[in-house]
Amino acid sequence: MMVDGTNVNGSSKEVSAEEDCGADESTDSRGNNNVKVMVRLKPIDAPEKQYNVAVVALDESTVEFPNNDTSPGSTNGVQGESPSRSFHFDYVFGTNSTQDDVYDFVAEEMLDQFFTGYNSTILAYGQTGSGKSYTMFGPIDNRGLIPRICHEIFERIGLLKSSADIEYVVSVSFLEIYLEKVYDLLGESINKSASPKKTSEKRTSLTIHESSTFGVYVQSATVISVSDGDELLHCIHLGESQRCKSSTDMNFESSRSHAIVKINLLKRDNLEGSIQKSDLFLVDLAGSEKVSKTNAVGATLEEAKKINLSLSSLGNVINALTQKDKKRTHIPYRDSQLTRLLRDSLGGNSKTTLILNCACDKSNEAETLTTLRFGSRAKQIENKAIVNRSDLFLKKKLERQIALLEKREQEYQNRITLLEHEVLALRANNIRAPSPDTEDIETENTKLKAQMDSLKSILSSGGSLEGEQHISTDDLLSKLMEKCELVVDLQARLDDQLDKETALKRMMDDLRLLEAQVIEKNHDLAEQLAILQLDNLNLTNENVTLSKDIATVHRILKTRAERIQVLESTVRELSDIRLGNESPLSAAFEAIKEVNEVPSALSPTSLGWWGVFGPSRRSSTGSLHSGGLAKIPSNEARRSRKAGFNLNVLKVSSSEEPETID
Ligand SMILES: Nc1ncnc2c1ncn2[C@@H]1O[C@H](COP(=O)(O)OP(=O)(O)OP(=O)(O)O)[C@@H](O)[C@H]1O
Repeated sequence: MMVDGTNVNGSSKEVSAEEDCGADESTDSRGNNNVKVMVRLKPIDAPEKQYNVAVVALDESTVEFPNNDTSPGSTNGVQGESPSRSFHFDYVFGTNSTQDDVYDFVAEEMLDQFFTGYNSTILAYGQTGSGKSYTMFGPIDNRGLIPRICHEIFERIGLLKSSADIEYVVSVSFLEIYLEKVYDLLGESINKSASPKKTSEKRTSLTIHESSTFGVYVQSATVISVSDGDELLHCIHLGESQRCKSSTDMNFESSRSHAIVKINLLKRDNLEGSIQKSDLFLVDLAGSEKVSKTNAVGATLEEAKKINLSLSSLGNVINALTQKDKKRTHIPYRDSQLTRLLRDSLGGNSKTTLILNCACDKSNEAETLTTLRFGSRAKQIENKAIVNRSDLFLKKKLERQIALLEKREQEYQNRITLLEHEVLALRANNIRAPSPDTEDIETENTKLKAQMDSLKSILSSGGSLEGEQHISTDDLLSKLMEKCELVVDLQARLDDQLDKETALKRMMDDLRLLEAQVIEKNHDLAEQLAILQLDNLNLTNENVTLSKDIATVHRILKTRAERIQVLESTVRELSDIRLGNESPLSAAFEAIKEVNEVPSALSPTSLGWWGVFGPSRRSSTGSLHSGGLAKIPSNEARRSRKAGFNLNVLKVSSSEEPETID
């Protein structure tokens, strides 16, 4: 873009004789895809400029500056350039290209990607008056990309919405960046009373936010859900009517703002359990302008300055993105509202197409050259577009269930370990380990009782324990009681633990069973799917065979019907010649009619002999063929031959198809 003659690189010197934009648009193995760049040359409208052309479309991908006049000062800002220079892009729309051509080439593919779940962007860039708004919006009688896209989106939905399980939701927002502030055109058009005649002071600007979850978004922007193409287009018209436009010397109706239409498509597949979400950005940038040419003054001059400034930022972002060592380069997205909003479209998650709108006449040569250089740079930007689809809910649900089961299993495992430790600790304290066998506990009890009894008897005999100090009877008894209580308590705890262990084991078994069932179910489903696919294949093959059979039957029937027609007409002719009604010919005619009417009811035995006349099939000897069957015994054949007809006789045997006798 030109800011007082400075180009996008901030320098005024370009030397290459040929600008080859290099990298092809394609998605590489890492999923990177280059920005697509196309050129649209605006037809020259003023007759006096027709013979003063600066740039031409050489072929479908090349524009060339023939630059015939190389004398210094002959060109506007590009003096001293080499005699000719060419630029290669993804496509070049010549001066006689139509809105249809542009739509077919740019939008169709973009919509395919949009419906697949890719964020997509179409940007129109170029100097003021070069045809950006014409390309994006177009006049009412020759609509541009945006109105056509509005209808196409819903036409596609109509075709794709095969079942009630698939839902599409389309919503739209429409923003403009005017004097470096973001405004909500849809919100303003709905709430017109807030700004009947727009002035910057009365308008409320919005803020751009960036988050790792939602990406770049504009807070409080009006988003309207629409249910058909007309509604969507109505929203676009509403927003457009609010857009800032002024008249300049270069364009009667010049856009003084960048317009950004954002269409969001949400596809919910309830069968698959998936959600797909994609954004389509349609951007009509304000045009770069040389104020010396537009003669902008006052507010229009201020607008021009801001427009050029934000386009400079756009150029800087593109330059940074196309630096060799991209990792180390800071990308100055935050330098302008435009680059902040277009962050994903330039170097991010989007499939992006840039349309360079160019004027062809000599008076705009310098601006056109700058535009093409801008496009050459932009073509090297690598985006990383991905399909924005959530994973299958069903799979997620199963994964969550499995994770839950694993967690619970782990918890149980921990508790078992804890209990085992407790048991070990109890054993370490010389307390007998719990045994599921109650006999052991009873034995223990018996032993203790025996000990108690022996102690009691010693006490009652007044003796003392050998090697032991004298202990009072009460003390001894209370110790024994304590020990008994301890044993009872231990027994209760052990019982409790055993119950818990049993319950845990049961739970573990249940979990394993559940897991096995889930795995088995998955296998079943996979098998069913394979069987269905096989069935489907078989059915398809059967269909093909049946179709062939039907075609053959049709052919046979057609031949038969034609043959019968010929025979009928021949018989009719002969009948006319014959006198009287009761002739063999009439009988034959009747027989043919029967054949015609109920072919399936033909009964060879009931027909016996029947004769029909048909086209001549004489043998080389000139005699009539008998085909190995009996000759016609009647005079009718002879008479017929005299009358100049050949007689075909069919004999039907009880077991054979009718045979023809000439
Ligand atoms: N391909 C074309 N065929 C016919 N007329 C065109 C074409 N492109 C542009 N025009 C006409 O040229 C004029 C300027 O076009 P337009 O307003 O689209 O330019 P612009 O690039 O959007 O300008 P600005 O940046 O000032 O808004 C309009 O009258 C438009 O109808």
